[in-house]
This record gives sequence, C-alpha cells and structure tokens, in this order.
Amino acid sequence: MDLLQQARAEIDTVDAEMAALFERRMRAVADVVRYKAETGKPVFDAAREAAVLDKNTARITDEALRPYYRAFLSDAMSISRAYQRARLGRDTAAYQGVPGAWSHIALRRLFPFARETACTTWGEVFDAVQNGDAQFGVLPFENSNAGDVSTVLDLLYTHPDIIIARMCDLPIRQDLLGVPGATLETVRTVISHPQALAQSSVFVQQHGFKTSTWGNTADAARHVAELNDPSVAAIASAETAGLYGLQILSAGINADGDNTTRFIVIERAAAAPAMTGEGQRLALLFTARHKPGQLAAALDQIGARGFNMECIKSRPLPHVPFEYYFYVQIVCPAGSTGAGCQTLLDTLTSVCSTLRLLGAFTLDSTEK
Ligand SMILES: O=C(O)C(=O)C[C@]1(C(=O)O)C=C[C@@H](O)C=C1
Repeated sequence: MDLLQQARAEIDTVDAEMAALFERRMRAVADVVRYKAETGKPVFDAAREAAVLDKNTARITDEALRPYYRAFLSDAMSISRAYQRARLGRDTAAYQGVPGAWSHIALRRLFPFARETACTTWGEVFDAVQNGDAQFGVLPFENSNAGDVSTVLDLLYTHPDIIIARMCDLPIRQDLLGVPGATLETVRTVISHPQALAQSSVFVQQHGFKTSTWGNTADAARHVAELNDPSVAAIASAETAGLYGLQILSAGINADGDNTTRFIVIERAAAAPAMTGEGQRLALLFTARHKPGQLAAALDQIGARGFNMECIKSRPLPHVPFEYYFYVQIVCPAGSTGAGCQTLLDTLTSVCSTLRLLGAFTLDSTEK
C-alpha cells in the first residue's frame, strides 16, 4: 500500500466513526427540536454556540489545527440549525426578485436547505417576515461601488420588531451566457441590466457586440434561454446559467473585479439580539438630541470602550422633516464579552435620545 492508499484507509475508518457520531449528535438535536417546538424558543443561540466553539477548540492539542476545527464545528452547528428549521417548519426565506437574481444567489448560499419565497418589492420581504410567512428575509444592504440601499435601511427603521440576524458579503461576478452551441463568434447582441452592461462595457466593446437593456440580469438570462438563438447572449451570474440551462461563454467579464454587495438577513425578533462580544458586530440605530456635541459624545463612548466603528450612515427620520437618525456598525474588540457590550449600550442610552440594538451578528462569508 502506498502512502495515499494508507492515508485513505485511515480516513475511511475515521469517516465511519464520524458518521455514527454525526447520527448520535443529530439524535440529540432532534430532542432539542422537540423542546424548541414546545417552548417556541429560537433555533439560533449565539451564546451557546460561542461556548461550544470555545470549549471544544480548547480540546484540540495541535494548535495549528484549532482554527480548522473551529470552522468544522461551526459548520456542524449550521447544519444542525438547518435541520432544526426544516423539522420545525421554520425554514422559509424570502427575497426580492426572480430566481437567479443576486438576492436569490445570496439566499441559496446562506440557506442552502431553505424553502424559498420570491417577493416583488423589498417592502414585501419585510411584510413576509413581519407576519410570519417567512422566518428570514435576504436583502441587499450596501454595494461597494453603488453605495447604500437606503430604502432597506429605512424599512429597518420603520419595523421595530425586525432585527438583522446575519450579514454577508457576496462578490459580484458577471459572466457572458449563451445557449448550448453558442460561442463568442456566434454572438452578435448582448442583453442585461444597464449596470451589468456598464460594468462589462470594455469586454463588450472589444468584441463589437450590440447591446440591449433588460429589467434585471436573471430575466435577461431567462429570455436568452427562451429565444434559443446563438447570436443573443446575456450578462448574468454563473448560478443563473445553471438555472436556465445556459452555458458560460466567458467568465468574469466585469471590469470592476472587486464589486461586492453586502446582504443582510432579517428576522422577526422574539427577544433582543444576543450579544456575546468578541467576533461579533453590533448594529445600532439611534437619534441624538439637538445639542452641541451630542453625536460626538455617542461616538466617543464607542471609541473609548475599544469598539471599532466600521460605518456610520445618516438618514432623514420618516415623517419628521429635517430630523435624522443614525445607523452605526461597530466591531466588538478582542476579549470583549456580552456584559461589556451591555455596558456600552447602557451608556449610549443615556447619551442618545433613542437607541435600538438592531443586530448582534458575525459577518458571514458566502464563498463556497
Ligand atoms: O443547544 C441548542 O440550543 C441547539 O439548538 C443545538 C446547537 C448545536 O447544534 O450545538 C444548534 C443551534 C444553536 O445555535 C446552538 C447549538
């Protein structure tokens, strides 16, 4: 037996043991499901997950392996959550757009096992979550080039029962998609959303393609599939190609390679978001009194306690002319705890006119 065969034999033995342990863990999770069905408790428990990760990572003797084990266990709990949600019937996630839209792609990466529901507007996504038709809503929050999605921020402000449960960054990569048999040589016309056409304009000009604008990238892909004409191609995502049976004629044709959209997952809050400190981000919504230095006083408290402010956004208060609210996102410092976060919030409460903890979450990756 050579080294590879030996190693694989060992991996097979370990996998067999882990399969049995996986089933055993999931049987315990099934009991958790019964408990949560009876009590209505939320599936996600940030404090418990942080404790499980810390306790078990400390058991790994090889220090170099610790971050990998942490990720492994984190995945195991993510699978456990997906299983619990499916068993509890709490696994519906809403998004705005059509299948293949960027929000839909973000949803699939975040909730690969969810039941999906498509909405026409961002407001409808909020309604679906608010009235319990969906447990989660996936919405764009900011784009690295185009900036804030202010309407979504305002919807957060006007829905006090809704929290940000998760946040993730999705790199936007545009591909040229054609029907099977199409090649770069057969294509004459390219259709897509104006923004995708603009992002890919260098490539389009180089090839001398004519362009035609479309409502959104996913619909453009669907149209190309329906036309079944090798002279017409769409600019959309690789995922969209899979959905509509198209093939990728050229990958990554957008010139702005670092274009990234930040998505949020919203949830109806049963309780205030659980703060655990280190590794988390806190999202705060507040208003400040009209007195000199009030905003600075709030920001000073954040800095003085070692929290790093990642961003601040200011928006007009709905229905109150020329008054503003602030959205602030802060990173909890290393070594900080839930109690430390609470102390900061208590201090801010005395400095701000109104203060709402909109979310306490980790920044997820959507990379596969
Ligand atoms: O302990 C719980 O409450 C669980 O639901 C189990 C579990 C896990 O798989 O370990 C899963 C989800 C929670 O976020 C925390 C832990």
